[in-house]
Amino acid sequence: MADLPTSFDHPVRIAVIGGTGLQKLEGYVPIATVNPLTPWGYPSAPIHILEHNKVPVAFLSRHGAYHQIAPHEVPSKANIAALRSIGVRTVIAFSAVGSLQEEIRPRDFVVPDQIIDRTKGIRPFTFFEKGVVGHVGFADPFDAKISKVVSACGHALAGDGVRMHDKGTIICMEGPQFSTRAESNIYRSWGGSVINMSALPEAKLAREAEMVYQMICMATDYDCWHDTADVDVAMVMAHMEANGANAKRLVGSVLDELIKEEHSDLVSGKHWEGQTTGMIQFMTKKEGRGAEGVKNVEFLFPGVFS
Ligand SMILES: CSC[C@H]1O[C@H](OP(=O)(O)O)[C@H](O)[C@@H]1O
Ligand SMILES: Nc1ncnc2[nH]cnc12
Repeated sequence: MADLPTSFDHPVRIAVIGGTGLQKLEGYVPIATVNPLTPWGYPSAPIHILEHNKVPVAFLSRHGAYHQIAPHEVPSKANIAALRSIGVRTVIAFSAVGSLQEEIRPRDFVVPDQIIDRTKGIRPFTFFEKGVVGHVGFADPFDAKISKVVSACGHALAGDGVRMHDKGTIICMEGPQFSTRAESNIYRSWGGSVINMSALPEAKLAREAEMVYQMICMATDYDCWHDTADVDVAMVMAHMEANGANAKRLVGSVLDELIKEEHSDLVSGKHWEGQTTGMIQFMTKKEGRGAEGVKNVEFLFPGVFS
C-alpha cells in the first residue's frame, strides 16, 4: 500500500477497528492511508481507507500493524479522536473473547449489550479533563440500533456456519495476563457472558465523542473455568484463524448493510449529536475552563466553545 495517497478529502462515516487476528480487511479496494496526529498522539496504526461498493470505509488495527501494542497500551484516545477527525461517526469494533457460558461455544459470535469494567484505572479513559469537565450517560454502552443490524447480518449467515448470540455482558479485564480460575468463576457468577481486554476505554471514549459504537465478539476459548483446556494465546489464534473467513464474511455483510442509503442517518450518528457538546458547554463555566482541556476538546468538536 506504499503508493497510496496519504490524505482523503471526503468524510468517511464508518470504521472497523480490528482486534486480535483481524489486522486487515481483505477484499476491499484500498484508496488511501491516513495517519492523523491528535492531541493524544497517533492512532495505533495508519488508518486504511478502503472502498466498498463505491463507499469509503476506514479500517484501524487496534494492536498496531504487527500486533505490537498490548491491550493496556492501546492509544484509545488517539484512535477514537483520529477516526472522528476523518468523519467517522460509526465504529464496528471486533474483538476475540473468552466465553464464560457453556452455550457460547468457541467460534460463536456475540453482539454484547453490556460491559463490566475490570480494568484497573491505568488506561487514559476520558477526553474531559484539564479544565473541561463532562459526564456522559453509559447505562447502555453499545448502540441498540446498530446492534439489531449486526445481529440480523449474523443470523443471515447461519448457513455459512455463523452462530450469533444477540446479547451478552462483556467483562473487560486489565490483562495482559489471563484470569485466575477464581476470577473466571466470579465473573460467571456476576452474569458475564464473555471476557476480553479491549472493550474499555474504547466504548467510553466513543460515547464521549458522540459516536455510534458496537463491538462484535468472537469466542476463541472457554477461559479457564471450563473443564476443557485453559486458554492460551495459541488457542485464541487457532480459533481466530479457523473461523477468520466467517469473521470477515460477517464484517463484510455488516458493512454492505450499513452503507445502504436507508441507514445514512443512523451511521451519521444523528441520534448522538449534541448529547456531549450540549453538556460540556454548560458544565464548566467559561472562566474556569483550562486552556489545554479546551484545545483538546476543540480537536474533537471544532468550534464547540466559540
Ligand atoms: C490474544 S488473547 C487476548 C487479547 O485478545 C483480545 O484482543 P482484541 O479484543 O483486540 O481482539 C483481548 O481483548 C486481548 O487483548
Ligand atoms: N479468555 C480470555 N480472556 C481475556 N481476553 C481474551 N481474549 C480471548 N480470550 C480471552
